[in-house]
Amino acid sequence: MSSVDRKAVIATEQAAVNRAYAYWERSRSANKALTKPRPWNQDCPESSTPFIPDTPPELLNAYDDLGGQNLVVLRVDIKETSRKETFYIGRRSVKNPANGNRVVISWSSPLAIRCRQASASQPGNVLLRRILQCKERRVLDYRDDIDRRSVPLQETERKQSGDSSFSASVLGNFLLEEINRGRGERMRDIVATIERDQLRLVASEYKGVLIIQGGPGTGKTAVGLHRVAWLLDPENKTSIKPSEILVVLPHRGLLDYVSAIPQQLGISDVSIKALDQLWADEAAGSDDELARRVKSDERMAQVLRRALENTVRFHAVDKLPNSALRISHLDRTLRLSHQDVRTVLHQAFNSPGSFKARRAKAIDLLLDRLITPYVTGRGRGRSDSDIRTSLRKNKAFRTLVNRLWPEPSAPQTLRRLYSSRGFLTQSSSGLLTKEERESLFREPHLPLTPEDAVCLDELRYLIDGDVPRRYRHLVIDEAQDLTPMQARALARRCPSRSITVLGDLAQATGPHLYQSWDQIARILASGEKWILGELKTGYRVPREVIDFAAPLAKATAPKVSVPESLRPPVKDSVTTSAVAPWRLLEEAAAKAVALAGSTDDASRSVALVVPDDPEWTEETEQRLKAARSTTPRRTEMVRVLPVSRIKGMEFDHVVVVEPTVIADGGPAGLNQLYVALTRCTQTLTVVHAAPLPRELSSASDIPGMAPACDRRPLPGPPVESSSRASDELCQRLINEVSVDRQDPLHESLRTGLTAHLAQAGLRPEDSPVADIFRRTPDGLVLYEVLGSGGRVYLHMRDGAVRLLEVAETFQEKIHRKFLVLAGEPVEPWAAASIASVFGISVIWKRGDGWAGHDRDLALRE
Ligand SMILES: Nc1ncnc2c1ncn2[C@@H]1O[C@H](COP(=O)(O)OP(=O)(O)OP(=O)(O)O)[C@@H](O)[C@H]1O
Repeated sequence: MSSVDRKAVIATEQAAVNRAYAYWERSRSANKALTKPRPWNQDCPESSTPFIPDTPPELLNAYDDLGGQNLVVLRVDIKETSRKETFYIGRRSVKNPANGNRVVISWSSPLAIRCRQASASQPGNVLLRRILQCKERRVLDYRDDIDRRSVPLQETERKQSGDSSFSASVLGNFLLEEINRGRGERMRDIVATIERDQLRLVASEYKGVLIIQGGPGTGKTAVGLHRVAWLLDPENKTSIKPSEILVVLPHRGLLDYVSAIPQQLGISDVSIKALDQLWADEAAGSDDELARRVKSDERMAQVLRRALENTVRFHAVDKLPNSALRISHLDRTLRLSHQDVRTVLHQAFNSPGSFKARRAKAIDLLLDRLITPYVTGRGRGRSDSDIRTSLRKNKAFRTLVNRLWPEPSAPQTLRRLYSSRGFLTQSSSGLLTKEERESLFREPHLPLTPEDAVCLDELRYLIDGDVPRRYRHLVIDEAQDLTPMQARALARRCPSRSITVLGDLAQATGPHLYQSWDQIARILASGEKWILGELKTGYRVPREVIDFAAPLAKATAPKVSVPESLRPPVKDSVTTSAVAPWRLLEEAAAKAVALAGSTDDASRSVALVVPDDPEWTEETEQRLKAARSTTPRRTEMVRVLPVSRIKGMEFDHVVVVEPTVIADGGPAGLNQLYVALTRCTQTLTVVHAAPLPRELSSASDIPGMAPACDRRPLPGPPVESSSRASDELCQRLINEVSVDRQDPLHESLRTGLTAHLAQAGLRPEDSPVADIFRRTPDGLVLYEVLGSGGRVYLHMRDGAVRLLEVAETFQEKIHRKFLVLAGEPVEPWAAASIASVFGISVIWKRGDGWAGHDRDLALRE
């Protein structure tokens, strides 16, 4: 087609888009006039009937704004019997107010979905499908991916057979442009470029639990949010209202990131919450790893049930007086025997219903037996119920009931369970191991933890069938991190079991790591059937980055496939950079700042991802501040984030600091690292001082990846040495010491400790190889000071090796050796390991003084 023809087509489409906007704007102002001044339940005069009369009121404000997105995305011509019809597909449904004809149909309506599911090889009744590339209301370009207007059908089919990839043939460059756009602060909807496999899941009519497994960047979050819009589209006749849907995201940062999408999709009044917000109010404490795992395990539900039921005191019946209860009531003496009480307790206890309902049943049955003398010879009637009412209030009766069947609250039950070893054993024998049981034991006054809050949710349900709020549909994102107890709590909120579950087993970082979806799906579906869908195309992460990270996924979740990236290869999209420990953060900050400054696009984003400890974040922030002062341009777009807060997020450039520390951070360390490495849309930079984890060590084989540099390429002057160590080793140590002494943190520690020792009269000295040493009658005491990053085990291990080498350079007896840190070791076990493996004690700065097991030996004669 000539460029003149093309221009003519664009002009025609522009006119259609202008018309659509004009009608849409009239709808908006009419709806505004209708909704704003008057509440909806008032009668509306004829003249202000909305242009879209069948739109439910809660959706009307959705017409307000498109959040910067374009209204129209596609034109479709279809052939209905002999009639040809042209319509447009867009983000909202728009009608011509004059005749009620539809001008734009919503992308989520059944007709739009059908047209988009058509392919060139199976076009159905689609004659023309024209993708419009628009910038808001301006048509920039178009592409016809189905065009049978002049070609006989059979020929079209032959020409285009085998075309099953929507992306390759349909969206082509439009999609690539879209996924290449900078990732700013907010995620955008994907209405214009949604792909067929995604759309199939968005518009799935399956009513039960639908699990959607997909690797990083395959569009799971996007699919979940678009599914909400589909469920709410009145044309899909689900009859679900926005207030009946709950979307659960893994953390609050992601809430913020997706916050623009509901507006773009025209959704309002849907609850979107971070998982922890569901139980936030009650949790102030924290658990150790084992307690966390036990409390969130499915077995805990049984432990809680037993704990609650163990409060019913069957054994107390035997301790009651001869006649279990004797009451003088009006002119009679009413009695309950032991056998009466026992039978009633068992009958009520074994009946269905909540704990409270069963207790109420026990009371009713006791009353039945108690009033038998009144009933005999007389029909039951009003007076019968009067007697029951007065007996209920009888003090002796109430005391008996409370003694046998107390009514504890959920927190009382939980605290009692945790604070009594006997009760714990009684409630968990055969369910938990001794060690697991012991991990639950604690003082009753300690604050409740996040896992306890979920246990309370379970207990409240057991006690009185209470559920905070029920929904008709749930969308759960990053569901691989749900604990079994959380899954139970969520299932209770959705009695219809209509749940969209999105996740990736390879990205699991919760306390329970699942090899398949079976357990979570079984709990959410409560025994009903569930189905699994898969997304395999990656829209975020460049191919080289996925290849680099893939061994981590293969190691932890071998059955799960990693995405096929849609992005063409980008040169140098992965760089690893090995640096000396004391240069680690400075180097990482400098790289992040350089990446931020390398683009003029203000919507680009850079993340500096650090291991999950506040000190890493603080120290990195400081380095970033220093780097910013020298390169202020655009560096405000760099964010420092601990690795636990990046789930579901994405950035254009990502710098990951010290992957080995992330990988060593507990049983889910490798998965956590996989998440960190798969956040970028453009480049990934890995900066490390410790060797890379084994799974990534073949990284340098990846074509296009910048090579790693030597760990310590430090030049230095030759020295004379009379030690047992080789000259080369001495030289190396001297070089390292001189580099260490350029680190301000190192120096402030070294001078601080020297001053302390001097004040204590211990005569500290330094040498070209040792940071500090002093002589004692028993031999030399050596101190190796570790500066920035030194609190992490891997760096401590390096420091310990160096200290052994330093000791080797002295020709004197060594009495003791100490590592000196700026603060407590990050890993709680690190000091003990260094002591047992290397025979080196660890001390660290705490406030104005020093701490550590052998602190006194380090600081006195
Ligand atoms: N069809 C599409 N067209 C354009 N962009 C898309 C498409 N599908 C997904 N994307 C984009 O790809 C990025 C990743 O999507 P999303 O965050 O939903 O993936 P995810 O599977 O949830 O990833 P993760 O598992 O890493 O959290 C988003 O920016 C999203 O807008």
